[in-house]
Amino acid sequence: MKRIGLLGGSFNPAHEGHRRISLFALDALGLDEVWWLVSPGNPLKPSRGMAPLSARLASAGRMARHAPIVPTAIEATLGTRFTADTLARLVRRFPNDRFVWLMGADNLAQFHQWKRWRQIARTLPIAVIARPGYDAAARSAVAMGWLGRFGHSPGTARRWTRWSLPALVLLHTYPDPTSATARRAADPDWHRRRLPRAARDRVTRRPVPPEDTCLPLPPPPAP
Ligand SMILES: Nc1ncnc2c1ncn2[C@@H]1O[C@H](COP(=O)(O)OP(=O)(O)OP(=O)(O)O)[C@@H](O)[C@H]1O
Ligand SMILES: O=C(O)c1ccc[n+]([C@@H]2O[C@H](COP(=O)([O-])O)[C@@H](O)[C@H]2O)c1
Repeated sequence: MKRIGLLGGSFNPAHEGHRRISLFALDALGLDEVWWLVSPGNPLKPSRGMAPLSARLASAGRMARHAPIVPTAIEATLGTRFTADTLARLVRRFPNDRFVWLMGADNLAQFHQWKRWRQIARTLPIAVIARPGYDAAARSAVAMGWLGRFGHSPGTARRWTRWSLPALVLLHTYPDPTSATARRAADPDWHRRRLPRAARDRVTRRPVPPEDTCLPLPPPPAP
């Protein structure tokens, strides 16, 4: 059984904040791996300004180097966009592994707008990681009116596989102010820049998603 953290995101582009919170979650939750689910398109975000999936996945690949972080385009492979649908498929495909959903405090603030968000919380534990500027909004989030009842203390976070669902833990680490919005403001053409040759070959000569950066999906278990 593997203990796997799932960090869904636009990764437009991937940045040090993603890496840092993933490394922190690996330790705080005792994970074997963190999978980055690079979204084909966040249902709540406009597609305008969104770099192609191949460029975002390539940026994730670079940012995840030499760490137990697996960048994936699993939602493009599965044909899902809503997290509830993705998770239902993932837990069926990987019955021997255990998953925990990771997200920054900004996502918790709007979690009640996600499709079947209570169902998500009934599918796997949720670990929210503090983010500068969003922690008050996260604590007073609409979703917390319900989810807050199922809170666990950070000191018990490594025992998440034994929690009954729903389960929520709010984790604090050294605050990281990095954001993709700031990255795009500083470098709007980041996805048009020439990549080092090896990375360019990986992302441009293959259909999206590039097979070698996309987590292979095993066949579904026999009924
Ligand atoms: N610096 C950070 N601290 C804590 N969580 C973060 C940080 N950066 C990103 N995250 C979390 O990582 C996940 C994916 O984030 P995303 O790819 O949207 O990056 P972003 O920096 O929030 O992007 P944007 O600025 O375009 O909204 C989300 O759950 C988000 O809350
Ligand atoms: O399922 C939904 O309704 C839903 C609505 C908004 C965001 N999400 C997911 O939230 C994750 C974070 O998205 P983002 O763009 O804030 O990085 C990503 O996996 C999205 O697919 C999911």
